[in-house]
Amino acid sequence: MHSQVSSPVIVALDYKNADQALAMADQLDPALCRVKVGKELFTAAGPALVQELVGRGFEVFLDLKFHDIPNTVAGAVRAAAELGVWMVNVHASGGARMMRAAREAIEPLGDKRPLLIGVTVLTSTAPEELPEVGVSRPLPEQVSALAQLARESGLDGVVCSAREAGALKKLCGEDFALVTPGIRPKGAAADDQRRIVTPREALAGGADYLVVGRPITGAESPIDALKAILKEIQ
Ligand SMILES: O=c1ccn([C@@H]2O[C@H](COP(=O)(O)O)[C@@H](O)[C@H]2O)c(=O)[nH]1
Repeated sequence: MHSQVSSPVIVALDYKNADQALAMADQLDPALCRVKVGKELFTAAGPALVQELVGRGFEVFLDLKFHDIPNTVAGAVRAAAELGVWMVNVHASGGARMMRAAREAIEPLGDKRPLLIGVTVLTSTAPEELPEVGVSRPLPEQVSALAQLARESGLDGVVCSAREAGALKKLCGEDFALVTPGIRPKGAAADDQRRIVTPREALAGGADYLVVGRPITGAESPIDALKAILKEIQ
């Protein structure tokens, strides 16, 4: 999908309902950021809210991290594309067959299709937590392996921490999009994130998109917090 927005910032609208999400969107500016709809908001407010945001001029990242059998994920990604979203994602750990099915499902849309992104290792995961889910190799190796699998399966990029961005750019190439949550301006609370990076360091390290939630949505003036981040990365 051709994009109209030059800003790398994607604001995470993690809200309980459509009213709260739209109240926040109204304080933002579609020329200065994109917005992300995740599992909490989509479960509460559904496709109508996504279409409302698209109608208000926002490019929407539908962050539902699909992870299921190939046929189910293909159908879910197709349904997301029909909502007019700019980006949608699946878990890369769902495997090559699943990711290829997702890509094939949106291929008929040509350049109107959304970007299809694979989640590697969540930014809330600390390196020492990987063994508890059965992963014994070091975290950077796990991220690289999943990113490479995503690229070979036809995906447009991955979600990763900006800490891994430099290595992934070398491994997967400049055109492979790196979408990085866990962004925290200097001094901001990490919250439940474990692999955080400042906006400036993230872009310098090779990140293409910065996903920012609470540091913007929890600020006294969200638009000022967004503008401060944009100033930092100018
Ligand atoms: O690895 C991941 C994948 C997705 N997220 C999502 O990004 C935002 C981050 O919000 P903050 O308030 O800035 O922490 C949130 O919606 C997550 O679901 C992620 O953090 N890490």
